[in-house]
Amino acid sequence: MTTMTAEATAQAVGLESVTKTYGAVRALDGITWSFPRGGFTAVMGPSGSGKSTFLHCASGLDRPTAGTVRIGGTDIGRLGEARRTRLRRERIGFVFQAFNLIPSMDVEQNITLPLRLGGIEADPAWLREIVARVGLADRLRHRPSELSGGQQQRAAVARALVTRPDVVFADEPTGALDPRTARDVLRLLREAADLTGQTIVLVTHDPAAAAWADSVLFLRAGRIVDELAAPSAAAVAARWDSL
Ligand SMILES: Nc1ncnc2c1ncn2[C@@H]1O[C@H](COP(=O)(O)OP(=O)(O)OP(=O)(O)O)[C@@H](O)[C@H]1O
Repeated sequence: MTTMTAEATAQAVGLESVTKTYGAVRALDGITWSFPRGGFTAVMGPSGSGKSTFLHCASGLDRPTAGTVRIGGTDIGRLGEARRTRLRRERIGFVFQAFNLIPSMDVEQNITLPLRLGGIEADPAWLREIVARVGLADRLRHRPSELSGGQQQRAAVARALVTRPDVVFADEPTGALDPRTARDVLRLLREAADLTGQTIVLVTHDPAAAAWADSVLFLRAGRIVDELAAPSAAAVAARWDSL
């Protein structure tokens, strides 16, 4: 039996001395950070600072070269590939810039795909709630190609939430959207933290997007060099300029 410390159970995701190297490149250089449950954190940094690598390692999509990643107190480095995949599917939701919906499936099939992959029946009441939240109740039989970019991303957010994950990792989810549509998607992520206690980790280049978070981490050369709590877009932009 594993005994979890109070800190491990209060944190949704914890990184301890996480390093990732590609040959001579240190994409992550000894990162230690704890994401609290139900918190919304934005991750910013210049191109090449390690944001995507950070997201991939923190979410179990990739393995660090050294260090420990815990998701809900579980050291995922100790899990075999199959158990890691299952933990990812059950406890983590992903939203990517390119939406990544399956073109041949309709909206409902796309949204419920993570459940079907896990052999789980959709809970009709929960499905109705998230479909209503993302405003796609009248689009469930449409294919992704019949939706606007904003609608596609809202479907992707619903797909990320359908398993009631502990953590949602979003990698530039508003990068392909206009500012108004981007706000709709950011509001959904904010609601996921506020209404259902999901932990949100958002990688973004956009100070206005980062301002939806509770705090912003700044990465440079694979290290966390700053944190800004209760961010405004102006404060984020100013901090960014001083990086
Ligand atoms: N698969 C890989 N093979 C080799 N080097 C890599 C690989 N992935 C990332 N890197 C290097 O690691 C460093 C961090 O890359 P990463 O993609 O994490 O940065 P980023 O902050 O997400 O950048 P961007 O904002 O441009 O997407 C860069 O120097 C990059 O060239």
